[in-house]
Amino acid sequence: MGRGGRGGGRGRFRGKNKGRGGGGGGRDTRTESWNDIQRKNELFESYYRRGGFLEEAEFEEMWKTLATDLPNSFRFTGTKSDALAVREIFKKRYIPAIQSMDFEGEPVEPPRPVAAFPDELVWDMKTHKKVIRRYAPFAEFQKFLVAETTSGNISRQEVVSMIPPHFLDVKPGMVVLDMCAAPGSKTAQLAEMIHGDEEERVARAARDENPNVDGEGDYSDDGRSTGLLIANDTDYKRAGMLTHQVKRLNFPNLIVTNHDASIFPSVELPSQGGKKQYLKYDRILADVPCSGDGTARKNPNVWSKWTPKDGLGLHNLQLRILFRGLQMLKKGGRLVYSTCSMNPVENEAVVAAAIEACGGISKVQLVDGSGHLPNLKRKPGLNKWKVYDTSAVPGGEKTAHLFNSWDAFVKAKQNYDKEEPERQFSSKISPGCFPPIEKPEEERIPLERCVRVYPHLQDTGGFFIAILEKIDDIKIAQISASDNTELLRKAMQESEATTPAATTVELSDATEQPNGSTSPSKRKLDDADVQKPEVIKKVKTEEAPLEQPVNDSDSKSKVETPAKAPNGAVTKAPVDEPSKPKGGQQSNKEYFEYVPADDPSIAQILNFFGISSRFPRDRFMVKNKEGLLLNKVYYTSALAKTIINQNKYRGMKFIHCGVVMFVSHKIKDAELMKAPWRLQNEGIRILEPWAEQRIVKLTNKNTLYKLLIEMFPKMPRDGSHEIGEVGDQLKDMDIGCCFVRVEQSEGEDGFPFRMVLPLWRHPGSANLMVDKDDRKAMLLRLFNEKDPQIKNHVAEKAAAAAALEAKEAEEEESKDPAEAEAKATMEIEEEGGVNLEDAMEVS
Ligand SMILES: C[S@@+](CC[C@H](N)C(=O)[O-])C[C@H]1O[C@@H](n2cnc3c(N)ncnc32)[C@H](O)[C@@H]1O
Repeated sequence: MGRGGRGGGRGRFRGKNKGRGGGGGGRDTRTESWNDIQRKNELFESYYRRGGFLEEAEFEEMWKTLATDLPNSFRFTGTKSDALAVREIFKKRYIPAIQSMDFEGEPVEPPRPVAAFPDELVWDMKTHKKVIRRYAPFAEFQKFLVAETTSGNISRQEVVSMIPPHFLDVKPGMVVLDMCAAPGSKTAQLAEMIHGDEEERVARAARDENPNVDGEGDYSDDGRSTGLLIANDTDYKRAGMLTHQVKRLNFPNLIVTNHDASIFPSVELPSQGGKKQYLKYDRILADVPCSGDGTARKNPNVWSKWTPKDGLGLHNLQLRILFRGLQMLKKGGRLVYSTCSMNPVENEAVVAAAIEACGGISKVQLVDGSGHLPNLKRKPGLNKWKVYDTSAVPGGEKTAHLFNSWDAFVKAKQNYDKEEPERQFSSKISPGCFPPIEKPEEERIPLERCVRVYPHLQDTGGFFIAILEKIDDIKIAQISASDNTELLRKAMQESEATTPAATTVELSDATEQPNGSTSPSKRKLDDADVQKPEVIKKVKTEEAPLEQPVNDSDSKSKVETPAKAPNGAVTKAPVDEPSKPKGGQQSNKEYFEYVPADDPSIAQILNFFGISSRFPRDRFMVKNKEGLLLNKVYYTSALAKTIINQNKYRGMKFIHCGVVMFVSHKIKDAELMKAPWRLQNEGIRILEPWAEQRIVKLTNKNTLYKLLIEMFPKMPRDGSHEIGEVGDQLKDMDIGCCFVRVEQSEGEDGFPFRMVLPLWRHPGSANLMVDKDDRKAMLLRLFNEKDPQIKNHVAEKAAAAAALEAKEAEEEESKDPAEAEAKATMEIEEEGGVNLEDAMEVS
């Protein structure tokens, strides 16, 4: 289902599930079958048919495609080598299997790579998601998709939604802002781009080799990306979804914030020479809330609810977000503006109004994006379009109008005010909704450089993308900030004094329907150029949603933007008020406290693993007010730390930052251990290149199988074990955590990519600290094990002990259950030396 504006999604068409999934993905919660949805909406059709967007024959093709189901799509994610390896497994194992299937007597069309994207990393498939989920022959493929999505190797994302990050041209080391980021599918793409080949670079730096082989970025931080990604969303709940999504990326340079993007606070940096400094961005993505009419292939509400007011109502918010983004961009920086709407009022009109508000093309220019994704089929942006509105007399039916220009609208309004004063038009129409007034070529905004992706071009949803480059600083004084109503009043006064009324053609006759039938519709055309009658019946349309002001009264941070829109239009937007954190005014629900660089506990942990002194000690963070090492220790990049520390008391609402690096390991005799902290899957790859101790090399596939299929395989100090070379290396190792290194190797028995896994050496066993879902995903990926039964004899013993205890408790009612539980725990620990907490759950 599509992302909607109400409630903060992309546009106002929303089902119960609010806009999950980038590009409008989301769980389908409709009760009626999608096939039963009437894919018809005359207002919708008449606008796109009459608006002159496509030649007639092509429009028919586009419209036909729009009424068909959207193919499923997904992309392989992560570092390129991992993604390519998982893609190979998918190609070898599942494509031939699907090719040999049939569904309801018809052969199944297998997934195919989407030609617009490089390296066959993006795939789509016509077979409906529901069929794949429910029909047994697809079960194995479905299992693979679910397992790899959970592991983060696959992102199920709509094809068009994957385009904008490719147009942003992000390089490792850049500072990037994703202004409207939830649920985060594009954030994930951007994060991957900022990471680049970071692991390889860091490995080179750790070996004292030059990390900079491509010369593309700033790798002065020992090969690490010095870049930063701030992902923001105004809706608190959706910012939570975003956090959930991006946590899996294990990216220490990522901060999630919760602000209204149109007044996104200026992020303060430490002063230089007594002068305050603010963060400017190399790249900004403004993937703004929109009407979402490009999502009609999967969103029934587009068909049932589309009205021209959707786009008109969002234009202003979109413009304010874009304008704020351009303000925060570095000179020479690039901003991509995108929507999943085909409506020029939300697209070219916003782009043109923002460029004009910034002072024209000498300040901000549109970039020709034809070099990006050269195989993407696209259409140029529009230089001319019409603005569509419906008006109504209270209690009467709606009448559709097409306006060519602001002047035509003002004149028409003037006429109606005289003849039919009770007729109401949208209060949202502003000069910025119309094509820019014609200018000499050297001042003209080349809107044709924008990119339109229509559904029929490559069997996708509809999408709009514009790349803007900031040429020069924007002077705030250049922005007019008058009120829209005032603007309209003035225009009408001027027009009354100087010009005759606009040509108004009233069509009260029956108009021809596409199928040749007639409709008793009455339509008024207020174009300055008289047009052919529009094919439209009187349509009983729903009102635009209740409009809520979008503001951010909580933010006390310095904001450079004026309170009103750059074009002076009203500052309300038809989106729900964002959900707020419950319980108080505190900006951050979380604490972000950095641990001093000389903290003795950190030193003890790092010494235990033999971490090089070149690894930074001052970037560890905890999430409690007191700054204590209680349960989890996080790691962030240097710039993320600077930003958090400089801005956390300035009213900035930080929701997430940091990768979990260590988790405290609670066992009875923890104080006897050298480091009672576990390494975490999340952070292990950041630390591992710098480790000199507690490294175990795994070279045999059977060893990995054994460690995955069995939790706590026995490893007595003086006895035999069944975990091969790993057991041999663990024999003389102290109790505690270690790194298991698996190098990539060729051949049937090789490993498709490099892995580093945390393992805990217990007194009598060894256990990979990998949770059950990840174990299952690895068993499926590496061993094609479809339904692995993971053995956990410790948990089995614990369950048996609990059952026995329950039985005894029943028999002896007087027995204290807490005491019994403690006894059972101790028995197990004494026997296997294993903590029950590990046996049950590994985070
Ligand atoms: C089209 S969705 C973004 C999709 C996202 N970029 C992705 O790829 O997953 C638009 C988002 O804008 C958010 N939003 C709406 N109004 C906003 C505002 N004023 N400031 C920031 N975010 C806003 C919505 O909550 C919604 O999550």
